[in-house]
Amino acid sequence: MRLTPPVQGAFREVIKNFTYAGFTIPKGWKTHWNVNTTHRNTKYLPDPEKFDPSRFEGREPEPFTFVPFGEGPRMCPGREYARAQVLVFIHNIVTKFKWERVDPNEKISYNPSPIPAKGFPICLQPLENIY
Ligand code: HEM
Repeated sequence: MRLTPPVQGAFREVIKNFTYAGFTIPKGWKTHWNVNTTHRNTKYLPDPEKFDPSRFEGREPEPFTFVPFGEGPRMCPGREYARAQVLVFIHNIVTKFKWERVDPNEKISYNPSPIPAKGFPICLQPLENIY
């Protein structure tokens, strides 16, 4: 969700003039906020390319720094449903199966959402049959 977010961002219409990084952004313009670049902000996420789930242990990310579901009033209304589905899926696959990636070096392609280039083939063996 941080390093390969399924949704790349969204657009917002500017409702009043503002200045950002020395640029004046006029009212009426469309702006794009981007999940990927937000998730690689070294100010809040040191060593951003490193997969390190423990970076969030015992502390919440700063507001608006971890935004796979957006943030604010238009935040994804399906987020808790999506999180529950992912949790149930991961729980079952790691507790009931031994699993291995067929190609550990499989690349991600973007079109525009990220998707494993070969469809993420895996070998599954039910744990009850091998132990
Ligand atoms: C991993 C799964 C999902 C991800 C990463 C995701 C991500 C996002 C993101 C980034 C936005 C834009 C938020 C913004 O503009 O601030 C969004 C909006 C939205 N999502 Fe999701 N979403 C997911 C699953 C779902 C599901 C399961 C549903 C419905 C059951 C859903 C329904 C919506 C709707 C209706 C919006 C538009 C909200 C609005 O504009 O007010 N999403 N989602």
